[in-house]
Amino acid sequence: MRIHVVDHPLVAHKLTTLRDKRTDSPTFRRLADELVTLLAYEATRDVRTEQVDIETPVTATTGVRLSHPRPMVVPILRAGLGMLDGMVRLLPTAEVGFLGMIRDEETLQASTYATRMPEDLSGRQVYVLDPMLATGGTLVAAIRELISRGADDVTALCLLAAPQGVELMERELAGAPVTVVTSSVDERLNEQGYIVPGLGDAGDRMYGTAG
Ligand SMILES: O=P(O)(O)OC[C@H]1O[C@H](OP(=O)(O)OP(=O)(O)O)[C@H](O)[C@@H]1O
Ligand SMILES: O=c1cc[nH]c(=O)[nH]1
Ligand SMILES: [Mg+2]
Repeated sequence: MRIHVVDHPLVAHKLTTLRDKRTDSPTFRRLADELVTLLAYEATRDVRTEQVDIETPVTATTGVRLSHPRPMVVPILRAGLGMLDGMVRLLPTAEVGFLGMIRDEETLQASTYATRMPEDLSGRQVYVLDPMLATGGTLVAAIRELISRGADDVTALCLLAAPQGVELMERELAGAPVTVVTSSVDERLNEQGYIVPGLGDAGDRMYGTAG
């Protein structure tokens, strides 16, 4: 597994406002959307392309276009849904699948309550969207599911990560074709499994709910 922490002043600026508890839900959603587009620029650095011949108004030349099969984007509901628009803005032809997952607040164990994506992901590049990589239980289970369906290149975009989550991914997905792109690896998890300093509950802050 590879991890790439995007070091850019615009990323740091937007992340700081996301972390601020005074930031309201509409602003949180807009900033998350903008931040994802910046992360997506780095995350798609290895997106597969093929050569194509075209004619400009001046001459014939060659360029590139995205290869087939098209990349797949999979937001993890609920909070990952707030990252979808920012991602498909850069990859408008991507196919979109969905995984609904929830972490038990007591045991911190992740479970899946909805799956809607192709059975066969053979040869597909997949971009998983989840704002928070905390214990790592959610993302490890999600990526195992994608790999079991044949995905051969998985990139997870996370707004924030905790060292424990990164370690779990490295242990459980050792040798797997997986990359994590994030704007920060924070200090630690607290006793409730929240990232510190973090930004709180991403789903609640995005959708203005509690739980
Ligand atoms: O790394 P982990 O310890 O597994 O935690 C991370 C998960 O927790 C949050 O989801 P949550 O269960 O709160 O669901 P929600 O998106 O519906 O709020 C977050 O969006 C991740 O999916
Ligand atoms: O800090 C955290 C950890 C898990 N899920 C969240 O939404 N926030
Ligand atoms: Mg939540």
